[in-house]
Amino acid sequence: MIARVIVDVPTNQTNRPFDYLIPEELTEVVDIGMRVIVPFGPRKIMGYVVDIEDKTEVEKVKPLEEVLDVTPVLTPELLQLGKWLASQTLSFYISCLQVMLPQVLKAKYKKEIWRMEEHLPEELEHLFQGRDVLSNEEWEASPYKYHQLKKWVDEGSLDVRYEVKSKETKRKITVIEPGMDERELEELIADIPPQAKKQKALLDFFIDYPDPIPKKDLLTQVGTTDASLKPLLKKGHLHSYTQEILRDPYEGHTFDKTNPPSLTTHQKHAMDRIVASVKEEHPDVFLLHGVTGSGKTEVYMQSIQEVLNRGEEAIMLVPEIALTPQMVERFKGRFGSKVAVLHSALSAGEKYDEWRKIQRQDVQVVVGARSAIFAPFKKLGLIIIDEEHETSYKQEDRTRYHARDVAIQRAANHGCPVVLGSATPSLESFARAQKGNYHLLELPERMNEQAMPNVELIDMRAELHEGNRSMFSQSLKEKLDERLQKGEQSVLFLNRRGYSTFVMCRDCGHVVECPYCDISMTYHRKQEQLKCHYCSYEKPMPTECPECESKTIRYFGTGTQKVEEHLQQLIPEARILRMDVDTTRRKGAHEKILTQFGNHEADILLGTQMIAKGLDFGNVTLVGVLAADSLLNLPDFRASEKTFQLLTQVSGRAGRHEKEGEVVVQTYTPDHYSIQLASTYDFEKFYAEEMKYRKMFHYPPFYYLTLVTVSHPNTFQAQEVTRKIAQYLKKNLSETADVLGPTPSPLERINNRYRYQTMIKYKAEPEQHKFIQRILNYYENDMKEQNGLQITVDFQPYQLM
Ligand SMILES: Nc1ncnc2c1ncn2[C@@H]1O[C@H](COP(=O)(O)OP(=O)(O)OP(=O)(O)O)[C@@H](O)[C@H]1O
Ligand SMILES: [Zn+2]
Ligand SMILES: [Zn+2]
Repeated sequence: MIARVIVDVPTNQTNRPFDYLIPEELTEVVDIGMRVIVPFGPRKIMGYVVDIEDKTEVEKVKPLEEVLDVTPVLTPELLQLGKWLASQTLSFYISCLQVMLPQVLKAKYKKEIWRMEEHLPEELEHLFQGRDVLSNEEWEASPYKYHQLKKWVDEGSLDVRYEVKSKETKRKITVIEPGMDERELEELIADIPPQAKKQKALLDFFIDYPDPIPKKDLLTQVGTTDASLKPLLKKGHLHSYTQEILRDPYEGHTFDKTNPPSLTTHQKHAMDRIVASVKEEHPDVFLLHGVTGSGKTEVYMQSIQEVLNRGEEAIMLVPEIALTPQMVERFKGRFGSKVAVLHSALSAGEKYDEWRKIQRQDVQVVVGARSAIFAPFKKLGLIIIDEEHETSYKQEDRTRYHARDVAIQRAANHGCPVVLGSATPSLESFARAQKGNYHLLELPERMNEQAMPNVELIDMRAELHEGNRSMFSQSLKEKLDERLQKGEQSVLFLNRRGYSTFVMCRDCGHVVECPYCDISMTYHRKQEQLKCHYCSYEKPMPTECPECESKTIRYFGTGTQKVEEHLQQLIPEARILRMDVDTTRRKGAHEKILTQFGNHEADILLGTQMIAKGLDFGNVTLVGVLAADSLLNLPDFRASEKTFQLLTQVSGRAGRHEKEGEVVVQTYTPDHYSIQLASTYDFEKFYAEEMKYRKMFHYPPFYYLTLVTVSHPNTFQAQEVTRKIAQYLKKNLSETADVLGPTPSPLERINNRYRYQTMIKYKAEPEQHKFIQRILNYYENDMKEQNGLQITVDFQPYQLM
């Protein structure tokens, strides 16, 4: 038999299956989707079996060395999906297979021989010397051969495992069970000599509790040691075996069981539509548009319940930062042990264990961040993507996939619906819903029947003119004081992205924009120049405002730490908690800050986008946005959309329970439509307005984008290669495609590498992938060196830096 293997060598020449002979003794073992070790040139490397065939064209086919898995780690569907992903993203097939698996399975493996029985045959006991695990090296040094190992494995004495760090990936325990039934046990106890009290007690124990019990627990409960257990095991009165236990990251937490509430009319309507598609096994895509607090999560959960009732499985994606303990609690509370949770705060071992629960079909629901879309379920009945507009669903390195696209592809494979949910859908998704490609479902009302909190817009230009040079407006300060007196809490939001990149007049709020691209120009400190990174238009940094001639024009931005200092000076008695990348670096810090705030150990929570999502505290009655403009003026055509989404999300944090909430938004551009319309929660009007600009400037959803970024330690090299690429694309793509560039990337230098880019805007370019593949092939040799050329291609860029 021949195994076709994708080897772990990500290059163009190796981007195809290689044939290996399956040795006689492994024919029963090797299966499609397993990892194997194969000889490759002088090395031995890892690979995935993607096919098994009877014969090969290859003349001198080498045998594969080893099989790493007992059960396949990739299903046939996932292997197929990997192929699709490779063609979509122009990645290597191996990279696409790797991206679907937990880290532990990709890292360097280590072979180990595990003891599976308390008592091994004499010759093995001699080798193990009481230990539980032998390294492969020790085994190899022993006199035993492969077929003997196999015999012991078959008999259940030993197991062969492949581990990264054995301590971390798996835990095992010894379990004891009685070797006979109750009656026989009683007879035996009668025969035991009276001085063997402890042995008697051990046997006694199983009369009351005949179930298997961990050895450790048994010994403590009976109050004895191994010494009295051993003779009983030896005589076969009791049996011992080894059991793998999966770590539960939520061990020790208890989750109160919740019951589904009866749904409102709107919720019921949405759910009925979803469930109908589940039953018809139809891969419909639904866009569930519901304001914050409208009960979307409840619709997800009850729909999932229907899927489980049918014996099928469900994936629910949430953005990493929304995967809060509160969220996990809701799902665990409803579905108990049927849920696995996958997110980046887990250790590699914990992630692997959660993944194993899915693989072993111990769970039917997975709640997780982006990569959970690859959960190895076999009977998917529903995929849900909450907060579907979040850009974190796009992977930004290596295999640049969007979880939404993968979800739709998997749904087609399984014949199941996809639900995209959001209070502020992405323009792409809403446009598709308008065209009827997606089915629109709406939840227009908040559950608590409260109106959305009132939003006050503060014009920071006016504050300046009145002599207030601080970053806190008079009104915001008063409202913060008021909350302090009433014992209520406030949340202050500061966007730190876009720090110091755009240039704005403090007097009139004018921001310097590219005349051709409708995005703000980026300040490059070194040359004192302003550049548009879409089209490379540039001009010198102005010394006075082109609008009002004020000299207060400068680049913009402040960090959270600075803001905290100012705030403390302004309101010395306030207890402030700061939440940003710096204060949440340690594991558990995020949760700790939220718990402190929830316990009212602070009056003000100051933070970055991290605090925009998922917060649900009844005592928060004021939300302040310090600088709405910092997001609005990112050099990104989605800046208005992001601003609208963020302001809506942030506002949704106030007044979620009985107490009424209030929102203050400080801005230098209070008249901007995204700020205006966010303050009245008018998504549809915002959509209509934003679509006009997208159409006018040829952006998605009217046009598609492709971003090709070139980097090189030498700036001329980077520029020159980008120029050639742009030229080649201009020549080969159709007339209707705009090829923009070469242009310096907004982050012009990272790690001493210079970065240039070419942007393609197009309607339909069926041959685009082919041309770009040719470019990549052409430069392949130059890209081999660590320190040489790098070219990355992003077919649906969200990060334009
Ligand atoms: N049918 C219902 N009956 C009673 N309470 C409900 C119902 N549906 C939802 N709720 C409750 O209303 C609150 C808001 O619902 P939920 O969190 O599902 O809304 P959401 O749209 O997901 O919110 P957000 O987008 O702001 O996170 C929750 O406390 C939830 O338990
Ligand atoms: Zn001005
Ligand atoms: Zn431009």
